[in-house]
Amino acid sequence: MTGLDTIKNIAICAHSISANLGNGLAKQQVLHGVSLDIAAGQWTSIVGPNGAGKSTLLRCLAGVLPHSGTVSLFGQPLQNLPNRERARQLAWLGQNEASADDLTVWDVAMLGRLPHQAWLAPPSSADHAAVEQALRATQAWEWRSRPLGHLSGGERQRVLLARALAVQAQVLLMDEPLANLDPPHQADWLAVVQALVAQGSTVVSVLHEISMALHADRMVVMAQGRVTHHGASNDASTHAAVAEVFEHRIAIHALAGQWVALPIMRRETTR
Ligand SMILES: Nc1ncnc2c1ncn2[C@@H]1O[C@H](COP(=O)(O)OP(=O)(O)OP(=O)(O)O)[C@@H](O)[C@H]1O
Repeated sequence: MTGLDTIKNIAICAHSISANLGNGLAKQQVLHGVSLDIAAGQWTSIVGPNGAGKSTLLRCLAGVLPHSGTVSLFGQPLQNLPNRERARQLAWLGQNEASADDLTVWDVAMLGRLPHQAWLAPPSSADHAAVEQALRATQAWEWRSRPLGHLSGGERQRVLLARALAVQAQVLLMDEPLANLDPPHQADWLAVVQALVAQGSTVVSVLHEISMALHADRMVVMAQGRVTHHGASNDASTHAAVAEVFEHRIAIHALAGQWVALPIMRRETTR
């Protein structure tokens, strides 16, 4: 039960999603019949241990990985949406994304506007405005003339986030968006997400930083290719589910008005 009762409150509805990865003998089932409703206008974080299937699920929700079962976006099956329409409604920031290193930061961010542009038409003033807004939001504006390949890992991640923001989609899916970001820029990312949600956007993020994930409205907890819990981030049952999938190697505490997850050291056994 997700507590989401009407279709207009649901941005993404995933029903019975199963996915296999690998080839031949190495092929393995990675998702086992996952069903999930993602609340519209809220931020949902997906958490779980390494190999739980978080990225695979996010790729299925984005429609970029073959799977069985159905994924609907605002009530429309994804496979019925023309690619451009889907790309306008659903922005994607993947993990370790490849992007042309020779392109300037400006051009990389402008790639986010492709779903809005007519074939071979030059970018419109709306495209320019969206790209500038996105680059400023991620503090990447100063580098707009630099080639992407000349940036550090964290700087590059901020440009790729800008590209996703420039789409101005209703739904934004992000896989480990905090990778390489220093703590101040993690806080800036949090502010960007909170502003998007305040404007009515839907955000879904896979996060390893559990303290950051706890800022989300809702959390999806995964283990071994299944969702073990889906609930409000400030709910004790959600905290218990998170601790459970991490084998009680983390503890969630209230600190200075927010939830913080602390790793627990393994206790040495003495004989
Ligand atoms: N190309 C592949 N071929 C075969 N198995 C794969 C492939 N990619 C991933 N897997 C396996 O699928 C499972 C789920 O991977 P996935 O990347 O979805 O997990 P995750 O929860 O995002 O993990 P992490 O937290 O480590 O990023 C893992 O057991 C992984 O080994």
